[in-house]
Amino acid sequence: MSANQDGANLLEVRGLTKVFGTLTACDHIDLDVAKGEIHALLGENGAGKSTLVKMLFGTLEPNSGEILWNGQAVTITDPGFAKKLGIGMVFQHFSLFEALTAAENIALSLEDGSPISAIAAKARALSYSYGLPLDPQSLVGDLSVGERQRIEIIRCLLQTPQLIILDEPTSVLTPQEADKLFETLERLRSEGKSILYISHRLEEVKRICDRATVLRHGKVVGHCNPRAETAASLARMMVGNDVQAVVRAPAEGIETAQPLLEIRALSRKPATPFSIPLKNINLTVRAGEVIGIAGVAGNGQGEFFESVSGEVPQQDAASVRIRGKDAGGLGITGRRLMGAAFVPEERLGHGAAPRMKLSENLLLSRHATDGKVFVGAGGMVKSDAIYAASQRIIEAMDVRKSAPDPEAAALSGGNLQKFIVGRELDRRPDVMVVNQPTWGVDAGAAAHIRQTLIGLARSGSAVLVISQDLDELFEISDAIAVMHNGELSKPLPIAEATFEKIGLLMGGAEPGHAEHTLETA
Ligand SMILES: Nc1ncnc2c1ncn2[C@@H]1O[C@H](COP(=O)(O)OP(=O)(O)OP(=O)(O)O)[C@@H](O)[C@H]1O
Repeated sequence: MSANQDGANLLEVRGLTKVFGTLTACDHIDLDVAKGEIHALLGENGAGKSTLVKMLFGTLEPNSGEILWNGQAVTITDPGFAKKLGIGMVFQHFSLFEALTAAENIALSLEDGSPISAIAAKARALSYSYGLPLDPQSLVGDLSVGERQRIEIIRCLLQTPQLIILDEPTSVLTPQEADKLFETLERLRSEGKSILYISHRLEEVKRICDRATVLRHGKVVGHCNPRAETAASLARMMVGNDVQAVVRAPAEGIETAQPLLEIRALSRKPATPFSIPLKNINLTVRAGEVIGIAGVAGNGQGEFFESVSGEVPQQDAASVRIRGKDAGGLGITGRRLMGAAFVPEERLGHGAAPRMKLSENLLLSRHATDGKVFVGAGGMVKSDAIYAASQRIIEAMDVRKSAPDPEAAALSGGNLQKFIVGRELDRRPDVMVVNQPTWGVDAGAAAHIRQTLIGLARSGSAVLVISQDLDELFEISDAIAVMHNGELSKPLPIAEATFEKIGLLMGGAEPGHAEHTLETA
């Protein structure tokens, strides 16, 4: 079925503008979304994509401009009004209660007074009809990230929207879950619904989107048919110049290099009913190398990061060794003092305090390890040194911001990630452990972060990267291990690793079985 069958526009945006202080985040934006099309909204981190869709969903008030819905001017005052119009939004960060069932979570947002059994029946029927099967009685805490997203999507579809806004929906999905989502989106399009789709994954934009509007620095800089473009030409349109390819210089002499991070028989009982036990994990990361950890989300990667970083210390001190010394009993600061750096997956909360300025966040994370640089005699904080260091990081990582030293919450998602990664890289750590290094980061910045991680390793550090992005792992790793159900496979040297082998291990095949299945396939 073709998109935009009758050529009518469902949504027209004219001159929409949003100013934060001195920054014009959206600058006279014009946008048309036709009925029955999947329309991509592309742009670098901080280009203004989230700000624009927040105005369309009524969570931000525009300073000026006009929104037309089915040709009629509307003022979208709040999300309730947006939903009544027929605008639904699936957020990147889920807002579900873990201790409630899928149906209870849906009921909370519907507020239509229907009995829970009726809501559950409707949700089940809808989920099956759209090929996103969901058990409404399941407890959210027991579900994978992909299944949680299904609840968000079904919750949105139950309100029969005409326009569905998706903000980076696949960043948390496995390739198989993403395929399912694409089928659902194509089905919605064939029913005449419109989709506004934000993603930094340009290959998927090419695959499913009919048109794209490209933003740069808050302005519309172009429109295109993504299918007629290449990922590189789309990236060029977004960034304004070519994105450098990542180069992985050969890692020489690693076999004999010093082990800087050693994990020995690391096991952990589940801390909550929803967490995954870790089972006898062994891994060595040597000076000079990048080891990647692949895995379907929710297979223990979060628990592994907590244990390696010291967010949750172990009883067995020898289960984590940093630069040849036992570190298992230490917390995160103790391990940082031994020369390690950690970047958690969750940016706000764990990675940065949202209401604190970037320089304050820097002091918070580094006062213990860089006390002499940042804190003077008598405990006096050296504000100038902190400010200078935060500006150095901002410059090195090209963090785009609306004020010289803004609060973390005022940065776009990708720019905050760039700052957090940069803050740890700036210490030149001997051991760097990073969970989802480029989550929500645009193509140009992702290439920069990946190249910097390789550079850090080649300068003599040990780098461990946990990522759901297999392309990323293949681009930067010297060997890839797979986490499945709390167990870690032996790292496969990159020369021997293939997508198929890693994919089979991610699905739970025994390492030997994965080889066998491939040979006999
Ligand atoms: N509440 C706020 N206060 C001040 N500035 C803000 C606020 N929200 C966003 N900004 C600024 O507006 C600009 C646009 O941010 P926005 O979140 O819309 O970008 P984006 O294109 O969605 O980026 P990303 O791809 O990183 O999510 C950024 O420079 C950001 O720092």
